[in-house]
Amino acid sequence: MGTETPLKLPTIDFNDLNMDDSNNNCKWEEVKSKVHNALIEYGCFEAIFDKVPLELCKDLFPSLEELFDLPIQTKKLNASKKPYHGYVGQFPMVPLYESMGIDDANVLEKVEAMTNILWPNGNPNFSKTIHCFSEKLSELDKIIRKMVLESLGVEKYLEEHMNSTNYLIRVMKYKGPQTSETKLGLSSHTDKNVVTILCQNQVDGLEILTKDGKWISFKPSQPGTFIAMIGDALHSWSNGRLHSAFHRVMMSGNEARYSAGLFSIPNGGYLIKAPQEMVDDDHPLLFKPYDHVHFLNYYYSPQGQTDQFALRTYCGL
Ligand SMILES: O=C(O)CCC(=O)C(=O)O
Ligand SMILES: [Fe+2]
Repeated sequence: MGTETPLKLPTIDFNDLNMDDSNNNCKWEEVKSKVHNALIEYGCFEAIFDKVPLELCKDLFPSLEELFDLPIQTKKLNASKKPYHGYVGQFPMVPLYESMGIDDANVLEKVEAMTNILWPNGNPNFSKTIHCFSEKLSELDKIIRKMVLESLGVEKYLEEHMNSTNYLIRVMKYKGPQTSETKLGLSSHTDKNVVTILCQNQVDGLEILTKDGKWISFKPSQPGTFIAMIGDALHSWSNGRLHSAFHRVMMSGNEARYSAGLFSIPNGGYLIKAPQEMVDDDHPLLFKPYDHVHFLNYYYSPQGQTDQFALRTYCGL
C-alpha cells in the first residue's frame, strides 16, 4: 500500500522585496508568478516575510493572552459600528472561539484609543506591539496586491485599488477543548475582504479546502511565517480568476490557539466591480457591482449566516 504525500500549501519567500521593485526585477517576477499560481490554485499560500521579525511575533502572543484574560465585561467594550469588527464570542456553535478587532490598526492613534478603552491606565506595550505588527504586515499586503494586479495585467488600476481599502486587525483565541477529539474552533467560511494575512502561535488548527474538496491542515514550515489568502472581494474583482478558499479551524488538546490577522477591507461607498479587462467571452461577468458594507449586512443576517455562497446569492449573475 503506497503512502500518500500529505497536501501542502506553497511557501513563498518575500524577503528582500519592496513595493518599489517591479517588472524587470528578476526576484519580483519570480515571486509574482508563484503568487499568481498559488492564488489561482489554492487561494492562499504560506509567506516568509522577515520585515515582521520573529521577536515581534513572539511579543504578540503574550499581549494577546493578556487581552483575552480581561474580564468579559471589559472585552465587550471592544465595540465597532461594523459587524464582526469588535468583540465576538460565546457563540453556541463555536464555544471555543473569541475574537476582537481594531479598525485602522496601522494608525497608532486608533490603536491607542482602543487600548485606553480596555486599559484605562494605559498599556503602551500592547498598543506598540499591535501597531508595529499591523504596519509592517500591511507592507506585505501591498506587495501581494501589486503582484496580483500586475499578473492579471491590470496594474493601471493599482492606485484606485489601494486607495479603496482600509485595514482591520482581528485577533483570535481558540480555547483547547480539553480532549484529544477534534472539535470545531471556527466554522468553514470564505473571507469577504480583499487579502487576509494570518499568523498563529505554536498551536496548529487552520485547515484549507482545496478546489477538489480535500482539507489541508496548515503547519507553518518554520516559526514566524504567515498565511496569506484572498477573500471574496478579490475573487469577484478578478471575475473569478483568483480562488477564495473555504477554511476553518479545528482544535484538539488542552492548549489555547492564538492567531492574529491583518485584513484589507473595501471601504464602504466603494463599488467593487471587475474591470472590463477581466470580462470576455470565456469569462462572462460573475457578480454585479456591489458595496462591501451593504453585502456584510446580508452576510451577517440570519439567512446570510447559513449561506455558504453568500456573495453569489447577494449579487451573482
Ligand atoms: O485563526 C485562524 O487561523 C483563522 C481565522 C479566520 O479564518 C478568520 O478570522 O477569518
Ligand atoms: Fe477566515
